[in-house]
Amino acid sequence: MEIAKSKGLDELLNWDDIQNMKYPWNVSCESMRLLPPAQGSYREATMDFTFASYTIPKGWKTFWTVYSTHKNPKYFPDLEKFDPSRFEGNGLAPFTYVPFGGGPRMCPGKEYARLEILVFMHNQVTKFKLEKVIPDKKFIYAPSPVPVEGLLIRLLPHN
Ligand code: HEM
Repeated sequence: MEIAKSKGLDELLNWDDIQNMKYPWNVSCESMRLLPPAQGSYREATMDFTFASYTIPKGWKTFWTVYSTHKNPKYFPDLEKFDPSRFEGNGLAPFTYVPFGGGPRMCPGKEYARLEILVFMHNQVTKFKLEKVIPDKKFIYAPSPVPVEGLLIRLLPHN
């Protein structure tokens, strides 16, 4: 809300505002940790290797998953808890948090997505109060997360 308070009514966000939106981005990161929009991607093994007692021969196609990487209790204690403070400080160990993938084929749209998410969040929270119509929402994966009964919300103007 720091940014919201510093802006006049209908004043547009600028690049510095986006860079200063640390807490909203931590909230987005924690949302993408628990409900990753993309489920993973394929890689080809460039050498034989062993992972979790399975030997993967060179040349095999593998699918790495975002969801299971984000549910590692070693890096995310109390892992089902929604806790944006996990993203404060100096950042997480490499390849422990991968909603946009990692390495040379990492999502090239990451910064654009960050911009879109933060601008959308800013306009939503400054203009409306949100209420979930269905409080205990369930999601299925098909393959991205989809709310089972749709995403019904009430938008109420701030007084
Ligand atoms: C929240 C939004 C988004 C998420 C979570 C997401 C996630 C991902 C993931 C996990 C990958 C695979 C990366 C890898 O293999 O290491 C990927 C690839 C890709 N994404 Fe995104 N993405 C998002 C938005 C976007 C946007 C907005 C664009 C374009 C404007 C975009 C364009 C691409 C492209 C072109 C690739 C393929 C890159 C390659 O194979 O070299 N994505 N994305």
